[in-house]
Amino acid sequence: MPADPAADMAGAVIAITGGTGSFGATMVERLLSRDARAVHVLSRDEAKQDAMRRRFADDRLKLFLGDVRDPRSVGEAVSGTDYVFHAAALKQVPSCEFFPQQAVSTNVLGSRNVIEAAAAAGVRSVVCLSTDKAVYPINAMGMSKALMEKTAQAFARNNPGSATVVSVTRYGNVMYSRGSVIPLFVDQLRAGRPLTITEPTMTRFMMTLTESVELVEHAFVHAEPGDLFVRKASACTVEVLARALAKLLGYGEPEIKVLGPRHGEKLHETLLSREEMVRVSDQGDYFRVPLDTRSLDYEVYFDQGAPEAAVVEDYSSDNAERMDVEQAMALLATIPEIRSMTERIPL
Ligand SMILES: O=c1ccn([C@@H]2O[C@H](COP(=O)(O)OP(=O)(O)O[C@H]3O[C@H](CO)[C@H](O)[C@H](O)[C@H]3O)[C@@H](O)[C@H]2O)c(=O)[nH]1
Repeated sequence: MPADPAADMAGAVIAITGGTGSFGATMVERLLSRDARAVHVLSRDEAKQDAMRRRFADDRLKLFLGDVRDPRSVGEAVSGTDYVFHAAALKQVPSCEFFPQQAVSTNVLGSRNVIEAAAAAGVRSVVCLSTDKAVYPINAMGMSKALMEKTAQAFARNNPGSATVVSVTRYGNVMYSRGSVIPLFVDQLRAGRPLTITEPTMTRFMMTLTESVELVEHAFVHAEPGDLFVRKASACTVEVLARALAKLLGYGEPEIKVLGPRHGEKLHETLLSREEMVRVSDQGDYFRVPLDTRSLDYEVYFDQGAPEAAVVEDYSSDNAERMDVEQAMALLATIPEIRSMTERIPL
């Protein structure tokens, strides 16, 4: 695989499923600026596609209306591409909780469609985007993403001769993503309302959109079949996040209203389980977990086990590097939407 994503994107044709979302739009911009030959975007929303067409006004951007649930539309979008970034997903925890079968259709079966279509089209590399909620999952969104990961890994295990490298990346919370807590807090501050906090001690890994795009590029450059990558990230409590944001935007000490956790929410998230941490390799800003290539040989499985797993800890938002208010302010200040809100933010 190439050592430099920019070099390899030049002249390449790339498909992005779910390509009209925040990740997709950021990735499209990067790919076009790196002289991609074409970028195929597969998504369901024609209005967002139209907005994207106007925004980029670039003939190299090809928009495919369709759904990962529909193998034919996936086949058309990945045909003739070199790389696929699979970002299409149902990712809201509450909606998946109430409609779990919809999460299975998109996140599990849709992912299988993407991987199979990519392999059939001779695509060189498919990177599937997952989430920390897939580790020890307690909600339907996380469970369906865990099965997506298994689907990707099973493809790599069962097709050792395939020309298509399938890998997985896992994110923490992407800051300022649509529908997430930071834009909600901003709205509440502006409206003079109290900040609604579910549980003050709840922690989350915090990543910027740029970091999440870089993680996918890292996977694309370094992946062996079935690899899983995470980016090392800092975590903080929601109370710290709320206080940091209020201070940064000049609101001082905010009024806080505690709501209690929502359906399917964990107190802390885990980016890598202790079973994965046993096998992890440290790649600087990233961790790589190689595919577990053991076969269905129960005797070996039983005899060998993984005794080290008992002494290694999960990589969780509870035991990761924890930001205080000042550190959270510094990270928040790197987000373009927040920077544009006040000139008083230090760069
Ligand atoms: O009014 C609110 C809403 C949320 N929170 C808290 O803020 C944190 C972040 O909440 P978000 O809704 O922003 O994010 P989630 O952790 O629920 O999940 C998000 O991050 C995931 C990755 O872990 C997925 O990307 C998912 O799609 C996305 O919604 C949580 O501890 C949540 O309890 C509050 O305190 N008050």
